[in-house]
Amino acid sequence: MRVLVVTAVDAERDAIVRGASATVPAGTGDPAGPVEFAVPGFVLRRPAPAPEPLVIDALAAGVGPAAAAAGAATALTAAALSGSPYGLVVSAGIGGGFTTPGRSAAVGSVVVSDAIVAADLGAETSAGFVPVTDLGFGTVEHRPPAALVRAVAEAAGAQRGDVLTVSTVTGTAERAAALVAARPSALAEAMEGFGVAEAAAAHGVPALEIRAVSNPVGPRDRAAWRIGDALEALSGASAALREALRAAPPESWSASESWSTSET
Ligand SMILES: O=C(O)c1cccc(C(=O)CC[C@H]2O[C@@H](n3cnc4c(=O)[nH]cnc43)[C@H](O)[C@@H]2O)c1
Repeated sequence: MRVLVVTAVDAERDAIVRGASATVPAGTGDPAGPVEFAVPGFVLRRPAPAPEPLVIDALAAGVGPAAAAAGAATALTAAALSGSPYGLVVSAGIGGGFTTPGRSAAVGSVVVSDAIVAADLGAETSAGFVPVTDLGFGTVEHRPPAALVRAVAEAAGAQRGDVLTVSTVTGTAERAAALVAARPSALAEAMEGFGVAEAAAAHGVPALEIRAVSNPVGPRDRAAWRIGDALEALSGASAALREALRAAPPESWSASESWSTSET
């Protein structure tokens, strides 16, 4: 299977490549290390190509849902036209972790998406926020295959929960509370997952999101960021993704739990 991992920035892509390279069976990887190849507008990096059916390509597409969608769609289209389509797309990077009454995503921990949710795609009305689906448009949620989510979360020692995509980083306790009130199963927040998932859905390919928590979601506090710790955790999650995909290939993502999009 071919897997496309889309990150926002180079440091996240490099963490993905490091982790995936670490699990290539000894002596089978290309000693020259990762290879790069171009698609229009973007460059993909393939960790230590090895003679196994699992190929992972990593792409740093930029910050935000639009850049993420553009990068993912370009890579997906190029692969499809070349006759070697991707079978899974993963949005991966650092993110904010929610603290909810039930549980929280601590800095340095990893969250795997039960759902990839567009949290602010809609209209503000006098009665509050209305999602685009209530206005009769599109979708605000994509659901990865449940068996895949379980396998990756278990391999990565990660929590499962909903990952919200926002266009504006949350900066107050009030906004964080409002997001959790609207989506109690939210565990992490980032800016790219829904864009990647929309591109994947357009190609009929399942999508997954993996976030390594760099900061708590809430009042803005740059001093509280732990980007190095989060990138380290992201690299570990990348190794776990490769192991999980070896142990749980697409055939094991049972039909009853197949990926879907849903309108809420
Ligand atoms: O300036 C700030 O206060 C601030 C706080 C958190 C994140 C940022 C960013 O500009 C990072 C955007 C980048 O990183 C991901 N990310 C990391 N933490 C969060 C978060 O708490 N909420 C949303 N996105 C986050 C995001 O996916 C982007 O790629 C600035």
